[in-house]
Amino acid sequence: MVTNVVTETVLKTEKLNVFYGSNLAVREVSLEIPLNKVVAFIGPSGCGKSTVLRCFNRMNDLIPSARIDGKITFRGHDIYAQKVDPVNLRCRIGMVFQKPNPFPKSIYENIAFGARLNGFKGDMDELVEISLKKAVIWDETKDKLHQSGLALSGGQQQRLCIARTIAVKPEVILMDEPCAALDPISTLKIEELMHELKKEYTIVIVTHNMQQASRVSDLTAFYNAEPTPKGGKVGYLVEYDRTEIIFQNPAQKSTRDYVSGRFG
Ligand SMILES: Nc1ncnc2c1ncn2[C@@H]1O[C@H](COP(=O)(O)OP(=O)(O)OP(=O)(O)O)[C@@H](O)[C@H]1O
Repeated sequence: MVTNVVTETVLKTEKLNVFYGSNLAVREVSLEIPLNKVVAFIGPSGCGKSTVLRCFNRMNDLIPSARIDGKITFRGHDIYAQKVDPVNLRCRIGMVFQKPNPFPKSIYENIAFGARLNGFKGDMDELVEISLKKAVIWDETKDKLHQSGLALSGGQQQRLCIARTIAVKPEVILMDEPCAALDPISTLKIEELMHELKKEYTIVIVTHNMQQASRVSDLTAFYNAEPTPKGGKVGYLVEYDRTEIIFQNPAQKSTRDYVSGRFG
């Protein structure tokens, strides 16, 4: 499906359907997320981008009405298999949300807390420093590690959340509109950070910002929604390819219309 991306697959969905109660929200999504790439999910509101993203680390388990059929594998293993512990899965596949949500604790504890819960027995000071450095927020925080994470600016809080995610050594980072609540300078910092992070992690990002998708991602998945006979809407994957193809020479007219701003 994706041209010229020869690399290892980390996450794979096969005919993924996601329901909320009896409503089918997204239908038959089949795609592969390759190692150490940034994959952007784009599409109009309500087409199921966040729903699919939340399936990758079973975040949808926290929504009582949500259920899936089809298959999702992480490094070849079914993530919905009975033996899989979703908490452990979420350490390996971390998530950063739209609204920065640091713990109401010190900057240091924001990093140390999850690592400790996760059984980390190494040098905590070192882990805190490395994590903050990787999230490019060390210089701004090194002299106030024991102050509240909530006292940072929104953009700094988001980088702290990324540092917190990194600290538990994930393989994949899911980002659900991570810059939606940030100013343009903070947004640029997060975008630069993503270029660094993809050397070590695989990233899947939901974004409404077309320029952002074209700046940060290697691959782009365009989703759309269509009406159902019952009067609802169901989302589906229209096209998934290298980002430059999606933006410059997509196969589908609806993709072309969306990326050129004609709808959505
Ligand atoms: N917790 C929920 N309970 C019930 N329905 C939900 C829930 N979350 C999402 N949905 C429905 O699933 C469909 C897809 O929503 P989703 O948020 O995944 O789309 P999206 O493409 O990420 O939208 P947006 O760009 O606006 O964030 C929508 O019809 C939405 O109403």
